Amino acid sequence: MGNVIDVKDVWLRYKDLTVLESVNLSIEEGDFLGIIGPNGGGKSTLLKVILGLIKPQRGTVEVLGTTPEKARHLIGYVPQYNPSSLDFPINVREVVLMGRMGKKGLFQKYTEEDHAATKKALKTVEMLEYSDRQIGELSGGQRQRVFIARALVSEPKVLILDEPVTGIDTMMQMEFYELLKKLRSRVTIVMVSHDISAVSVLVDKIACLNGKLHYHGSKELVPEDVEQAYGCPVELIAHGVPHRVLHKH
Ligand SMILES: Nc1ncnc2c1ncn2[C@@H]1O[C@H](COP(=O)(O)OP(=O)(O)OP(=O)(O)O)[C@@H](O)[C@H]1O
Repeated sequence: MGNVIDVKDVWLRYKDLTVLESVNLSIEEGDFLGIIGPNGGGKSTLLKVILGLIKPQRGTVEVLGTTPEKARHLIGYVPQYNPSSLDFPINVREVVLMGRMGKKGLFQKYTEEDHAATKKALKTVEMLEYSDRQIGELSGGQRQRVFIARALVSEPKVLILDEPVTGIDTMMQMEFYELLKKLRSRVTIVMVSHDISAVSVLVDKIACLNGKLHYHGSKELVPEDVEQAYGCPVELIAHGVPHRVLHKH
């Protein structure tokens, strides 16, 4: 299997703050990668570099063998949950249709094919019956499902999620994670998350980022020094539950 994303020696500075320092990261087709790290560690910045939204001062990023800008229609992006981001009248179907724009261009008319793809994406996320509802009327978890549908509607090769469940209640989070489990066989997934338990259950590879990339590889092999740097037991990353808690008595 080939690499979907190749980040090579990327350095990123905001004014005098160095946020990414010589980051090298290869993401293979079929990976479900969890990116973890402390607040301000550069996780969202790295995603923006991969999406081509910001340019690094040094280094290169390739997405499917080309530049992030040229590959944009092949990337599905689900941003952090923002409760006020859609406080204007737009229904669920229209939000998902917007995801077709990258593929066809901004001012093209939507075709039968676009509508069929929209239906299929809404079905995948089990939100088809909400097609005519205003997005502003939905719960946080339902909105994020719609955003996944919007990301999937262009049939991307990679799905990038930035803390997708922050601000969503626990039940809805569980449902959302079940949906990701279903999607993992269909698309390469990269997810930034602080929810270590969920990450450990869902992903197969971990990247630990704190300015530098401390570790990238199997979640079972995260080195002990990450525990000190991240304040997060490596057993929690590997198994979802700290070993020493499991064997307390
Ligand atoms: N546009 C910007 N201009 C200046 N500084 C920025 C900008 N965006 C982010 N930063 C700073 O860069 C650092 C890394 O931010 P980033 O959002 O990438 O971290 P993060 O790992 O995603 O953090 P969190 O876990 O808190 O979401 C932070 O110190 C942040 O304040």
